[in-house]
Amino acid sequence: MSTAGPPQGDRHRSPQGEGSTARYIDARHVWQRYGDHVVLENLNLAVQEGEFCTLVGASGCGKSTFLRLLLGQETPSKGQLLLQGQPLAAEPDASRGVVFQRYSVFPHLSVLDNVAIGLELPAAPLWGRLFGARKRVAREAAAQMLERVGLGHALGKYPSQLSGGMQQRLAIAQALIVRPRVLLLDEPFGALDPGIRKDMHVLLLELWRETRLTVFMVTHDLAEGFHLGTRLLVFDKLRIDPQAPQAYGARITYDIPLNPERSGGALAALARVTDTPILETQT
Ligand SMILES: Nc1ncnc2c1ncn2[C@@H]1O[C@H](COP(=O)(O)OP(=O)(O)OP(=O)(O)O)[C@@H](O)[C@H]1O
Repeated sequence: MSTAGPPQGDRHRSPQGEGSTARYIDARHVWQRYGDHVVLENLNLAVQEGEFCTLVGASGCGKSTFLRLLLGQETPSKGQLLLQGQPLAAEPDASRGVVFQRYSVFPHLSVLDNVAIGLELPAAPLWGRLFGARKRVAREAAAQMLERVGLGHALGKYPSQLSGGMQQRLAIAQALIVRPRVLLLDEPFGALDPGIRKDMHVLLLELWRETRLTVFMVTHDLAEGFHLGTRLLVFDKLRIDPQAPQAYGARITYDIPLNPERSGGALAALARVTDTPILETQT
């Protein structure tokens, strides 16, 4: 079986990976492999604060893996992930919020508790709950956040009593209550009906404009990726060995600037095509 080293004669180096300024998140020569399975291969990416990156690519090409690396759930096999020039914390912390397609919320907690606990747990790690005035403040903040995402009327309900769209609103409120600087979204609207998705797009863009969060969102819906992002990142393999399909991993093969009216035009100079996808068949 071929071993997956850096591509020979790599003509496709990412312009973002080297030499660009104002890097907020910086992925430098990142590899991720599980045993013999190379999932990400020499991935380079520089992202400015406040960008809205949408991640697309074939199923299994490593988009969620990259989100897990950004979250700190996993560390790269090789290479570096930097946040403002410092290595990313090796485990999830409040600087990064995450919303998955499903099951992000606690089923046994009310809507209000699901969000308030995000403030209570870090402040009272021993008991998990606050008391008195501090508890009131946390619950008021949670209620305000829930109002903001359109769940102000459902504070006492439980997740099982909510529709899919409402559950994702709750998951977003839960992620945002701790004021993360980076929001990671793994197909957050994949299970929702088209009409509800549109409402969620409006909400997400409003929240992004208000918070100026840096967003990474995986989606299988290309139209959604083009509509929401200020930058579309396409994950793909540059080379494939039919005899050893797991020998080579994906990287970002296209990096397309989008919606310049939202990104203030700053991206035009930064984002451009990175790596031309050329399939190299190895025998
Ligand atoms: N912890 C792990 N151990 C072994 N293999 C893993 C692990 N995590 C992911 N993989 C493998 O890595 C590959 C990439 O998975 P990943 O979920 O990142 O892809 P994806 O692009 O997000 O796919 P999809 O679009 O279908 O969600 C898959 O083949 C998966 O089986």
